[in-house]
Amino acid sequence: MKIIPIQWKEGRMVWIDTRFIPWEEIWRETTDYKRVAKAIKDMEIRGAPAIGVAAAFGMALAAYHSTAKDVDTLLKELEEAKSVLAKTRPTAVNLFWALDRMWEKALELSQKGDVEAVKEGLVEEALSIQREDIETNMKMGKIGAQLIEDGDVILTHCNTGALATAGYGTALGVIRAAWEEGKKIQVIATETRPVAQGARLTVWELVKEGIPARLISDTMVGYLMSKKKIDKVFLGADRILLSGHFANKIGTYQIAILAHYHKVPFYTVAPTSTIDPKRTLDELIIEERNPDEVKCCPYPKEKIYITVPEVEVYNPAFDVTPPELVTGIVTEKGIAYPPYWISLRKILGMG
Ligand SMILES: CSC[C@@H](O)[C@@H](O)C(=O)COP(=O)(O)O
Repeated sequence: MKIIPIQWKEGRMVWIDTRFIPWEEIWRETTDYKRVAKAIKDMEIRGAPAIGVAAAFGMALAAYHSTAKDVDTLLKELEEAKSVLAKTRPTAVNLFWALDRMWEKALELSQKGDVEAVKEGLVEEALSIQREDIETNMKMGKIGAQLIEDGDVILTHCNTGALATAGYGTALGVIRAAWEEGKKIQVIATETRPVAQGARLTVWELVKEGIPARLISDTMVGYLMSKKKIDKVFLGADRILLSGHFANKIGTYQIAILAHYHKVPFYTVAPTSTIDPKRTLDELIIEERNPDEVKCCPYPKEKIYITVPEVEVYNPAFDVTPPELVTGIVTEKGIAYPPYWISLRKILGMG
């Protein structure tokens, strides 16, 4: 399926609003980086690499539409845009990675004092981030597909496909690559409550692609594993620490525990831009989202409560899986195996 969920069109950012999938395919556009920030915060755009690409285009919009006459004024405006975009979602590192990369580029380009050169250079840089993400996904797809055998039944969680990236997918990219190689696989997608990225987005992508898929509720994983109906787990990551701990969509941790208990290989797939060499476990921020996500159906046009509206809820959007539960981490630079504190450093070229 060729979907490029976020696009740059002559000074506008255009994106598909994933909150409305599968009911409607609504494309939106803006020239304002603040609108991009809102789209990330409200999860019109979601998935770690997609958030990074959108943030990069947000910075490009801030530059492109600036009326600054000198580079110092332009840099001040860009610093403000970076700060607004950084306040949207705290867990996925790709957001901060992309913002830092755009900021570094702005500083480098501003040395010559040419405002137009900074503006053009930042649009180019955002387009490079988008292009590289697709290339990286395709590389991970090829590498990860080697782990998949003909006939495998693969469990995946959340949405890690074209809609979560610049256009191919991380874990779903691996599944897509195996399918494109002609392997007769089947996918089991968890619903992924509360926002139902699995039921809404992953199933939408798999059906469009013609990859055999079954949807299950999040509560069915243990039963299916106990009946030996799942051969492997492939899912994504929002932030991978050098220790091998990784944050991903809420529910990942319990799948990892079940996989470990039932001896089902458990892989996470992520570009090296998702590896955070700076943070430790204590510094990891788990986003808490609006309680209504848990209390209501994930239908954006109407608030339908599935519980008593005044009940109190917990709504952490991510959890952390420890390295001892992870069989391997697939990146575009190869597969990291335990001990991760050595293999991930090697993959990042840290010696
Ligand atoms: C390629 S996407 C990897 C992760 O970003 C994905 O698994 C996930 O947790 C997305 O969470 P979301 O809250 O939908 O942004």
